[in-house]
Amino acid sequence: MSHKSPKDFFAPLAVGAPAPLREIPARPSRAIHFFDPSNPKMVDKIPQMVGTVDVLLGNLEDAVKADNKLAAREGLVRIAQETAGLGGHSGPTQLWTRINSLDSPWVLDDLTTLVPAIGDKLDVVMVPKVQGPADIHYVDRLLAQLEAKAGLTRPILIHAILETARGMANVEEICGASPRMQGLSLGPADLAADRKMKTTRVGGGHPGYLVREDPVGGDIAGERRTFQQDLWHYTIAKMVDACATHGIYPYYGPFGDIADVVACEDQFRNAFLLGCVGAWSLHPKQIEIANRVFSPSADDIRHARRVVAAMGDGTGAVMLDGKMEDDASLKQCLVLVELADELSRIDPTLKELYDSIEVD
Ligand SMILES: CC(C)(COP(=O)(O)OP(=O)(O)OC[C@H]1O[C@@H](n2cnc3c(N)ncnc32)[C@H](O)[C@@H]1OP(=O)(O)O)[C@@H](O)C(=O)NCCC(=O)NCCSC(=O)C[C@H](O)C(=O)O
Ligand SMILES: [Mg+2]
Repeated sequence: MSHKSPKDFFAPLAVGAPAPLREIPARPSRAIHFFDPSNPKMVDKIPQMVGTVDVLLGNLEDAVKADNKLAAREGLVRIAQETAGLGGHSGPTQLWTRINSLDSPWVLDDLTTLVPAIGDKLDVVMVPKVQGPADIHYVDRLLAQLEAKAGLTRPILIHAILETARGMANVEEICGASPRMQGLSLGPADLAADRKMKTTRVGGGHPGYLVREDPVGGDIAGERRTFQQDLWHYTIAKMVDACATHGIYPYYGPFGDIADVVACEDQFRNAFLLGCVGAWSLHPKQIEIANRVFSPSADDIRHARRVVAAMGDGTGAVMLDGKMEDDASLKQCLVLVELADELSRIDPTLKELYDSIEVD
């Protein structure tokens, strides 16, 4: 049973806080690029990345050394204040942060520092290791209090990382815990540890997770092909369903084998095909992969537009290239066409590509 009536859901949680959004804006976020705001070499590259990546995320949690937590937080404030075109709910590149986990000694200072200083720039706060709706309720109320105090006019959204077994069990409630909920990411490394999976990687597959073809002629010692399976299929599909149910956005998380750009692309594409809208980028070279994979190809859009044209008023069934198309395949095509429209609004190269497509 919800602790609120539906009517209360869209009332601000603190006097003077901005009204919650009724719909989460569909802003392209193909790559959420992580950087450590305490790392001078990474910080140097941030201004030139604006406009080339949909989201820049100042990471304060794991991968930032304990001794650098304060420097990271202060570095993020500086970057947000000094970088043109970054954040502010309308710039070409969104500004997100990943705060420290809710049981850490740093998280309260993360939020009480960032919201007054750069709350007008911060689009989304990513919350790690979310266990259930109570974690979201806590951040929701605290953000409302801080937004009211800072006089913000637009609510900061919340993104939860699914990286505990309990978080997975509560995924539906997490998605519906607040109108601030923007989306979910898979956190495969922490989730694997929490589930006691026997892997040692940050995302991606494993050669031991396979199926083997049946013996030919009953000869179990004979040559038998094996097929590597996707360790994350169930988890991503469950996340996608929960997000779609609640009108928020699912993302694949990190792919830690930076050198293996081929497997990274495969993992991102699986997530794209299953319904995710983006993935994390840990290294500059992963941005291009995510931008490409999470943008529909020209062939996809050509086909989708042909189906839209052939379906006329959208009802009934038609044959196109020997295949049956109907209301349901039309709806799939519209997902792609709408995504192409959204991307065209922020990416001139894609706009040119999609505008150049001729439909016979
Ligand atoms: C992975 C890295 C440690 C690799 O760094 P490095 O060895 O320095 O790589 P390169 O020498 O190839 O770097 C070339 C130059 O690019 C700069 N660089 C590297 N990464 C970034 C970046 N993310 N943003 C901006 N610039 C970057 C280097 O400084 C080099 O600069 P220069 O020397 O001037 O040419 C490193 O990429 C890294 O730390 N990445 C981020 C890692 C991270 O954020 N991890 C946390 C997210 S994953 C996670 O938390 C798990 C998840 O929660 C789960 O549970 O699954
Ligand atoms: Mg993690």
